[in-house]
Amino acid sequence: MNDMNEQVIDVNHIVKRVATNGSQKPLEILHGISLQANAGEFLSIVGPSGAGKSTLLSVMSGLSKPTSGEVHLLGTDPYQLRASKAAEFRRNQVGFIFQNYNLIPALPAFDNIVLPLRLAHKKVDPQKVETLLKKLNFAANPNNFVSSLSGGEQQKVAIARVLVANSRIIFADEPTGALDSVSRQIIFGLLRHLTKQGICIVMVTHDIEMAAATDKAITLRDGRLEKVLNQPTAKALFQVLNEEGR
Ligand SMILES: Nc1ncnc2c1ncn2[C@@H]1O[C@H](COP(=O)(O)OP(=O)(O)OP(=O)(O)O)[C@@H](O)[C@H]1O
Repeated sequence: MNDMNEQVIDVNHIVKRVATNGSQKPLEILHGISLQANAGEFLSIVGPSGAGKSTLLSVMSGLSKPTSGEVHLLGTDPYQLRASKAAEFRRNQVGFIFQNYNLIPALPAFDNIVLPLRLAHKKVDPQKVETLLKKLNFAANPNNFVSSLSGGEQQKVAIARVLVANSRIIFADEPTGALDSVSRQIIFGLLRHLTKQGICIVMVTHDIEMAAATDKAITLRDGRLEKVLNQPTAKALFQVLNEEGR
């Protein structure tokens, strides 16, 4: 059992600038963001389109190096690791539910789901995968190539892959974006179940009702952290998101 008071994410003063075509000056997308999260916490990141949510998620999950500032996941700075160690760290400790992230189109859904287990030389239990896919209401054949699946089914493959991998932190970018409301509820329930086992989840979402069911909502605006709402309500979130011009 994980210690629920253990801090598993520590992000300090993150600044992210990107080079842009045609302009000498890099564009600053994140202007100094700090946040922390503990084992078992379910965080949501919300905010208007273009506020920097996906960029923040990439930086804090170890996929995109910040221009300045520090990221620690489970006490490790992923940007200090050599490439092979970084890949191993991601595979063993961190799960990603990003749209189209690293699904291999020319492999069957099943093989995609168990790939991280195979790479880590862990045991693959086909029964467990089948049960999980049933729970997820996965309608297609798991032997079908990912490239032949609908967007929603591909999203379920990405979710199943994370759910079988036993990651300690899960980063999810609009994990239910392409899904119907029944699937949304099922997936939220599965993610919530993981947090009860001590897994920390950070989810970017536009779905205010879903954000309201997380433990902590972080609102971003124009690359800045605007508010941290503990035990957020939909009403409080709407209020923050509808306040403009600051
Ligand atoms: N590599 C890049 N080069 C130039 N601009 C970028 C780059 N990445 C992001 N941006 C810009 O930075 C801003 C923040 O983007 P980001 O995708 O993080 O926002 P978001 O809050 O996730 O938006 P959405 O809700 O629409 O997905 C946007 O204006 C985007 O166009």
